[in-house]
Amino acid sequence: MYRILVINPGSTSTKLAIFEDEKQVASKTLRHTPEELSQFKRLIDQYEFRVNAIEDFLKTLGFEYKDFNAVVGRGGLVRPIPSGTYLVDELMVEELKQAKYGEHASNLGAVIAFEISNKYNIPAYIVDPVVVDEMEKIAKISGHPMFERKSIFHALNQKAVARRAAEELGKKYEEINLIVVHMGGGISIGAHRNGKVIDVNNALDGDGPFTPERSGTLPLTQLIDLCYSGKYDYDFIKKRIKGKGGLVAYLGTNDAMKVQEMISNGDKKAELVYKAMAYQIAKWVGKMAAALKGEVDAIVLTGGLAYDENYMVKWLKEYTSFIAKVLVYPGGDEEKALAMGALRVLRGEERARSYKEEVQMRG
Ligand SMILES: Nc1ncnc2c1ncn2[C@@H]1O[C@H](COP(=O)(O)OP(=O)(O)O)[C@@H](O)[C@H]1O
Ligand SMILES: CCCC(=O)OP(=O)(O)O
Repeated sequence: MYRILVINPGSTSTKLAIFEDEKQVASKTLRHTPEELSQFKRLIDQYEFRVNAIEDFLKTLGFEYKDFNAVVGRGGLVRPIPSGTYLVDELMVEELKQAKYGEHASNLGAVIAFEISNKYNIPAYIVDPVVVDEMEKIAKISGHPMFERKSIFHALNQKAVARRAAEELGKKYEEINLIVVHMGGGISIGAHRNGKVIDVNNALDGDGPFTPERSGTLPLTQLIDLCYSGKYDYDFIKKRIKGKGGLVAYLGTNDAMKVQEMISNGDKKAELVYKAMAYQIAKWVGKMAAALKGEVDAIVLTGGLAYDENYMVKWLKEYTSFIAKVLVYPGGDEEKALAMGALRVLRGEERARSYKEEVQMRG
């Protein structure tokens, strides 16, 4: 039996799980408020805060790090790489610590896993990091050659639930077309054509709908004027786009459950803003339907917001079910996908990819 520790840091949560082979024997989701996280200037400053959460979780269950055969973390903003399980190495950790390719909570997955791996001599992996890139060339064209659209999204969960949907439809993932909508702290809408994500919004970079804590696409000239107004510095503006945008900016919370409560209590502004989020998500589903030339087997709703049947799921069905049937997988399969990626390697069913080799090969 292989025992695996799963570490999944998200922008609004830390999700932890323990697997014994295929079986999840324990799990915990810690939710983080914007106030709690705003004490940390840089993402890497959250290291101890997130490690303490892991150690409390293990202590409560009577486990120690040495009881595990592997540790697997959610993979963050490394260089664009193909889908798969990667052994965490020094190059990857150095790049993540320096935030060379950007800052996101998922960067901490590999950094924490590597530290545990070194101390306790167990392998550390990441699976399908947020930079998995299968985008078609045409989708990368932005509108000006100085800019390129990038594939940064919830690759791990998008791939995992897409396979689950294929199974439910009685087909292979490689045979069907899906639009997967992951709705967490960030939101990504991916067009999956025959097993590849050929187009997706950049969930981190002002590209897409607004989210619980991000602005999504903003009116460009207004943004430029604000940047040059002399009133705000770089960090302030960046924070309006990621961290203090979206629901946080309009309603003061990143917690959709609180927003639902506000709506039930008759708060009309909360209803308008939350519905506008659904409206923007639905319009992105429409874009991806066009990318798939209307050949869509199903739309899949997933992530934390997909638990909200009363508002979000209901509204999205109203706006998009003319395109294809809508399947709903609340939360998602991230922890399981991470554990299974590590398990396949531990069992020798798959070889872990080397990040260093991948980087050398791609130049
Ligand atoms: N049961 C639920 N009902 C409605 N919204 C939920 C529920 N659980 C989580 N959410 C919302 O989902 C969002 C977080 O999604 P999640 O995928 O867990 O986040 P992260 O991106 O941090 O991994 C938050 O706005 C949270 O309030
Ligand atoms: C980096 C894209 C993935 C993302 O936005 O994840 P969260 O929803 O956990 O912030």
